[in-house]
Amino acid sequence: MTDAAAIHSSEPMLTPEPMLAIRDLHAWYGESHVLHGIDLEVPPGQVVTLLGRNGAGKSTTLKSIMGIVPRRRGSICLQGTETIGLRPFHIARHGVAFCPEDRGIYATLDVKEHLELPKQVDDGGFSTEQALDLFPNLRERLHSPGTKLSGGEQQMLAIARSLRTGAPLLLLDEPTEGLAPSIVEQIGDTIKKLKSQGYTILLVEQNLRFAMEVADQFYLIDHGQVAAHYDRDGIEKDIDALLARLGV
Ligand SMILES: Nc1ncnc2c1ncn2[C@@H]1O[C@H](COP(=O)(O)OP(=O)(O)OP(=O)(O)O)[C@@H](O)[C@H]1O
Repeated sequence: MTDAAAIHSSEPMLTPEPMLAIRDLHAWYGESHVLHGIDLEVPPGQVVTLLGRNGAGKSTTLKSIMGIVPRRRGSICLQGTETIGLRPFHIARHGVAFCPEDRGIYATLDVKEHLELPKQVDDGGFSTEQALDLFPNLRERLHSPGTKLSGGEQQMLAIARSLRTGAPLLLLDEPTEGLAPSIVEQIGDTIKKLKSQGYTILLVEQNLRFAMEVADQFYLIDHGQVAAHYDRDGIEKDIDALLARLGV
């Protein structure tokens, strides 16, 4: 296993106050111990990606940040505030929004209603109009029930809904899963646009090519631990070893 503390780059990295800092995070589902001491940091304004095989613990890491895993231990600081003991609603108020892997879109609500649902947790949340400007496809489907949307439209709606909250940190769980290449490209362009607007994004992604397009840093998760940590140069240099570890 690689030294997780050593980033694989010759360039020294800037270390601003992290937007998110996770230390020694453990998580359990019942008796099943699935995270075994995750350590990671997400600097403000960066896109950071969690890579790893199925079942490695990537989604559980995002769910632990949101407080929706049954039992967890360790430290999760959001903008300097410890949140490990807080309930999900209070965690969200510390400026984090979550787009789950299943996208969390409801059959009984249309696009407009989904966009009107979120509570603002911070100043600067997108208005419904701004969200529709970002995703013009959704404007055409404004009165369509959520489950009548395509997979790509559902993903756009999940991201648009999270932007309504004003949270500066977005957690995106496999946003490209099952989507056509042209939609994947649109999602990638959106992530780059949000980054240019100052958003911080923690992304779980199986699509390594997509991750390398959008991310600044990469954590390889294996058996509930950080097995390696790369910046953009580091991942290029180590790509063959990484592909072998991902089993692709
Ligand atoms: N609700 C749950 N109850 C029990 N075990 C779970 C639950 N969710 C996940 N697990 C288990 O926890 C481990 C980590 O799962 P997790 O979903 O975090 O993996 P992942 O890296 O996101 O992979 P995937 O891409 O398959 O979702 C796996 O062994 C998985 O089977």
